[in-house]
Amino acid sequence: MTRHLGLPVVDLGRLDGGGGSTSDIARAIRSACETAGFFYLDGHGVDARIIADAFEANRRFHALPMARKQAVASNRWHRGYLGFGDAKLKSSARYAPARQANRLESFFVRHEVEEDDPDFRSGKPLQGPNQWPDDAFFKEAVSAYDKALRRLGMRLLPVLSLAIGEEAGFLARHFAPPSTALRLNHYPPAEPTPEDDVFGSHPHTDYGFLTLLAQDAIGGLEIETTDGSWHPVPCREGAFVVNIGDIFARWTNDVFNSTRHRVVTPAGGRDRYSIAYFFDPNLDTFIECLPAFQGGEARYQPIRFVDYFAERLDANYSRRDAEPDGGSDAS
Ligand SMILES: O=C(O)CCC(=O)C(=O)O
Ligand SMILES: [Fe+2]
Repeated sequence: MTRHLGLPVVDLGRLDGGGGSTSDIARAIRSACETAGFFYLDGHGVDARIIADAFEANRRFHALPMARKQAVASNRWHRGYLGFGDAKLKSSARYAPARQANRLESFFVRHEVEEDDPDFRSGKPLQGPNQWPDDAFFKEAVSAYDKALRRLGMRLLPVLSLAIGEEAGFLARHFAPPSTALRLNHYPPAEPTPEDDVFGSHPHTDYGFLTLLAQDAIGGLEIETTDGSWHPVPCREGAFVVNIGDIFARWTNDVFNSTRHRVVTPAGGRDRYSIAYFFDPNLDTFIECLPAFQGGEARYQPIRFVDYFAERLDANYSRRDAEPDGGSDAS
């Protein structure tokens, strides 16, 4: 029997005349990141209507006939539809490869890159156009969600800067602009007699900086504690589940935990929907162990975010057509 951990709750609303100071909130975030690596975010200011519409768009898209979804199949900039079986964890430095593909389908929207952008013209990885299904409501709802979550990510930067012991403006220079990925996930119900090693999403850590997750009430997300046991992260009404990814952990010399998590396939014949928003640094930024965390020595070499990211995508994921894909934890 898994036990619900009772993750810390951080209330950003306390900053808006709610009697909290930025440094109180930074302390709470630091403590959460040094332990669970996950917390619930309340008082985030994202309108409930925007979240509900994005879930409606998620359901509507995944209910389309497969041919219409395949018409916007993930392009080489990792934007678009990733079908069942397209995201199989191939290998990982830290964990055994998965034997079965993840039982989910997703739609990815990343930061907008116009076709006249010099990055696009020069063929830089991940810098290309989004694709949209032929549905005006979908584009409007998903764009509104993307914009709101990007704003929230930017709003968190001063408090996260304080949480890593830097001045409030420190992180902003690494996010000018950020790279982002919005992933609409659909997990179909479990088979009556599932095979071994089948998950909605296999145990993984997220690649990037910060993940902000909205989930429905079905449940299935679980996180691993240091003793190797798994614990559910139930839906908390109105809150985002926030976790830090590998690049944030790397910045802190692994003082902050990028915690392994997974999604078990939904029981009871029900479908599960979630929306993950991966909020990551600018592709050109250098990630190098922060002085405050160097202690003995830095565990990782400095790396340009785009190089790190492209390497993670290429090393860890395969698609049926052998092109690297957006992967379960790709952000
Ligand atoms: O759907 C979820 O609850 C989690 C998804 C996830 O871990 C991911 O997309 O990286
Ligand atoms: Fe994840």
